Amino acid sequence: HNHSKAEDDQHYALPKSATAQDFIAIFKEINGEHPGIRKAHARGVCAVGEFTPSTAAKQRFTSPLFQVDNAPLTLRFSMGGGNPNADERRGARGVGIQFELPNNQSHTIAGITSPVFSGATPNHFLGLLQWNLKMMRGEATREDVQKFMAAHPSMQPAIEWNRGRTASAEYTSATYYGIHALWANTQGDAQKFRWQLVPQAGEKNLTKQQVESGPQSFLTERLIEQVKNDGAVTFDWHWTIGAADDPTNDPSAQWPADREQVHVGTITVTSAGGEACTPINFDPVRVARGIRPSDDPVLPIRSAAYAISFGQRLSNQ
Ligand code: HEM
Repeated sequence: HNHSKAEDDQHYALPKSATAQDFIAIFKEINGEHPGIRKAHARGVCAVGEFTPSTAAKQRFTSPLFQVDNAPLTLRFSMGGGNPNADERRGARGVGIQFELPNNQSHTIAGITSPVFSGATPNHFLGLLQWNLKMMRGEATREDVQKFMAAHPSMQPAIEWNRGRTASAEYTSATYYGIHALWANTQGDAQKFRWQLVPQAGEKNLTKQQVESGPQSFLTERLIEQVKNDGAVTFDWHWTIGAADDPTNDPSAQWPADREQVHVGTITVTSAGGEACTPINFDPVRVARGIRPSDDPVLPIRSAAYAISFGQRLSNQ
């Protein structure tokens, strides 16, 4: 029967709170128990590489991240979601990178192949996961999930961005986005920025036919083959500098397209496979000196959830 708008608003309301524990619990309910494996981005591959900062970044930002000629990198490319056997023909891809800096410092980033998060707050994402779980259990329909998203405007940009877009053909043919705003120190005032990692060889997405009838697993094989054949794969790292009025607390909305871009360096993947990334927690709040997180409400929840997942997988839970 037809519900009134008020009844619908109530029915599709956001959860009132969202803790890191809530996320770990619901990832396990959706994906099942996989001891020793990441509770999100379960499927992936380690890689190693090198960062070369640009002169522009060295001159503009004071962080030790840029005051080196080169920095060794440990990376992990991954599939979004907590399914270790995820079908690679669909879905977001992710990358985690740890930069090794002098004096035992490091810098960590983790981004995905979408410029926007599916909602302004952790509560939006938890609500989405809750409706998906209900649908999996036969307690809700796909229409309920869509109505939940429609009831929350900040979930629209991510839906829009994904519309008609197929997943990337390779881990190295996608642009990755840090999504959140962070702050970087300069000689003057700190500046807000959001980053993108752009493949030098260009973006390449799967054809509709590959999505329908191609292999389900190809990303890891392809990456290993690529670095073996080509020797290396390089990305350009760009930072978009926010203007005074651009919000730092909303990961669901991009800043206007005309904002200044700084090419801060290149990130080169030199080998793939192995276990170098296994002992790393790609927590995006663990940043080098001279850089600091913003007031984005998703960042602290991420940090806490990654710590729980990290502790559990290292102790085979
Ligand atoms: C409330 C929001 C989020 C929660 C609760 C969450 C939770 C998690 C958890 C539990 C892990 C596994 C960590 C580990 O075991 O080491 C993970 C991995 C990851 N997440 Fe998130 N995440 C959130 C948002 C995001 C966003 C916004 C991005 C992209 C900007 C992102 C990108 C990644 C990537 C790339 C990985 C894989 C890191 C690796 O390879 O070890 N996540 N996430």
